[in-house]
Amino acid sequence: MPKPRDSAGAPADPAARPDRQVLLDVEDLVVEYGVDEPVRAVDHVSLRVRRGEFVGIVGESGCGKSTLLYAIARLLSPPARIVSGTVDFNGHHMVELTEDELRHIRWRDYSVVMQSAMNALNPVLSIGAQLRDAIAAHEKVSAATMRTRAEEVLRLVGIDPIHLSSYPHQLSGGMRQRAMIAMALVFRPDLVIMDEPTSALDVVAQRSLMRRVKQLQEEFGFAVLFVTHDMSLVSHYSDRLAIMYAGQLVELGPTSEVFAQARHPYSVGLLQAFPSLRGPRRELTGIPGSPPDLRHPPAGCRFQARCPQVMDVCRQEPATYQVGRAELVRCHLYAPSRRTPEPVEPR
Ligand SMILES: Nc1ncnc2c1ncn2[C@@H]1O[C@H](COP(=O)(O)OP(=O)(O)OP(=O)(O)O)[C@@H](O)[C@H]1O
Repeated sequence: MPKPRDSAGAPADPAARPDRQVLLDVEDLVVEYGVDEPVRAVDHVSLRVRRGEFVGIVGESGCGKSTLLYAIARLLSPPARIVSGTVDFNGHHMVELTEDELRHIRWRDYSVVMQSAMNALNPVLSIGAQLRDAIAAHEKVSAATMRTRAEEVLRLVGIDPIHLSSYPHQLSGGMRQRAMIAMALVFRPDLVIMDEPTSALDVVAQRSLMRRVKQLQEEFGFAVLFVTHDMSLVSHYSDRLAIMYAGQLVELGPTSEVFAQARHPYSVGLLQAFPSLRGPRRELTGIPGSPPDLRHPPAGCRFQARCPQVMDVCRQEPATYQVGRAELVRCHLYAPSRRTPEPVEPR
């Protein structure tokens, strides 16, 4: 398994961060699509992100990762709706904010980088015009100041300001994603939400973009909430890792801990399905079967039909447990009555 490392090559040390102030507090969030036989895409998810923290969210396609991000950012549109739960971002009760109130804080306090910049950028406006529009929506500044700000922010992401006059189709895929990130950083927000921002890029462009994001994050101190399918990316860049299965969080903990000792049988399977760049060669195994239909999830543990360690008790809903340094593991294997004590780690 790849060993979690930060951009400088040193092992990430998530344990150094719990003292930081909570920036985003998602509590018991439920999101559904539709009303008759609704798809419950996010099912009682609770998650905290601290200031300056990089939190990765992984899980199979359709497990609710994007829905969770978009619910937090209040970018869902019908038939999706937040059924219950709260999202506290920097003192704002996100679920209750009006569109007008959201406009004030979106881009300025938090921003969102989507999967495909080609869909998010306006194809008929130059990059400079789009940056100017974003700035003008929040601040009254002179044209000269606006130009300087736009140049600065493009330089930050490694794009020559000459491209202020370029249109999205004139840039490479990597440059377009960088331009989106530039836009997301114009106001130095506290939180940048990213939905697979590098999935359309080749591996070299992916790495170089992620390295830059991490450097900027360390320089400006914003937090990142990041969805990806790429376990190697999260192993390199995230401080904590949330693993979702069928709309629920099944494991949450420091990335180093999850990679070193995944607890939930689904997390174990997910990690075994990815090749390790540094560790010894080993056979890759997938997870047989497929996730349940979120219209009719099974009673009890949602992973029971695919779980190699399934027990009778799995027909009942598992509680969540704190195990070692993992904050949350949703699995009967870790019920105190079943658990063998973990060795105490030396401090
Ligand atoms: N507009 C919609 N109407 C009904 N169901 C939807 C809609 N959009 C998403 N869903 C369902 O919600 C669930 C979660 O979808 P979501 O896109 O959040 O998953 P994901 O984990 O981000 O997947 P991926 O990794 O493929 O992007 C899926 O079962 C999906 O089929």
